[in-house]
Amino acid sequence: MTDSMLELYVHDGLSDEEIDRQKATYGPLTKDVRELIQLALQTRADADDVARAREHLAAAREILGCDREDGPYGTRFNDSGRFRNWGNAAIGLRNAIAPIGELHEDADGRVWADIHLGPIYEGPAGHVHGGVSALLLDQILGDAARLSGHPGMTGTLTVRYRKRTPLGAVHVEAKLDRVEGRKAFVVGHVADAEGICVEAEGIFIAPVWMVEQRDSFAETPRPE
Ligand SMILES: CCCCCCCCCCCC(=O)SCCNC(=O)CCNC(=O)[C@H](O)C(C)(C)COP(=O)(O)OP(=O)(O)OC[C@H]1O[C@@H](n2cnc3c(N)ncnc32)[C@H](O)[C@@H]1OP(=O)(O)O
Repeated sequence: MTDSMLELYVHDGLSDEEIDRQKATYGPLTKDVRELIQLALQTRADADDVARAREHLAAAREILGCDREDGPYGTRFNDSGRFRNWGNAAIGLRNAIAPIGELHEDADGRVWADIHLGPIYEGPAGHVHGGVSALLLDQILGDAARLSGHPGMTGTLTVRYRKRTPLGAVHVEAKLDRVEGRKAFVVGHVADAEGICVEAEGIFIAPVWMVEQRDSFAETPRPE
């Protein structure tokens, strides 16, 4: 597994200009697809209109599919240190289901994001699916570990759902608590306007192969 993961950390040598060009090309596509996902849930169009829309979607799939990659996106980086995990399920720029947009880091090491969770993230009626909250926390806590210089894989994520999380605007944040050997302990929460809804503690463990390359992992800026 170690080797297969490292194989997906690829130096692809793209210029910064090419990365910017790809962001400008594929970012808006992801946004369109995200809106489509919500429309598939919410449209009241009748059967004829749905059939007509599906013909357009089939045409789009044909255009987009004629030149494509296979398999996961992995993590790609270039000489200037920009790295992209654009397939990441929580934050990937090219992943239409990824709920996290911009990630922020404060001088004190707090990592946070303000997110809008629309109806496609529903679990209990009108409220955020518990697994989606865990997804957000896994990502933000992992980023807090990494950005504090202690990157690791999630060993344990303990999640406590204190009250229901309404769909809509949520705030997610995390901070490194302490480090013991290869283990980084991180705490964080999901909050709505009224306060904390979900709190979590994560233990992020640096596998031996990651420790050996720690400098390159820890020095990477936040993904884009
Ligand atoms: C470019 C930037 C990229 C950044 C890097 C990527 C960050 C990704 C962040 C995204 C978050 C994810 O979704 S990650 C995906 C979900 N997670 C995974 O798939 C992880 C799968 N599990 C594993 O790969 C492994 O079990 C590890 C790496 C977690 C641990 O394996 P290991 O390294 O062999 O651990 P081992 O030697 O046995 O134990 C080391 C110490 O940790 C403790 N320990 C072992 N397992 C656990 C555990 N699950 N929970 C708590 N503690 C544990 C042991 O007691 C020991 O403590 P002591 O005796 O030393 O006290």
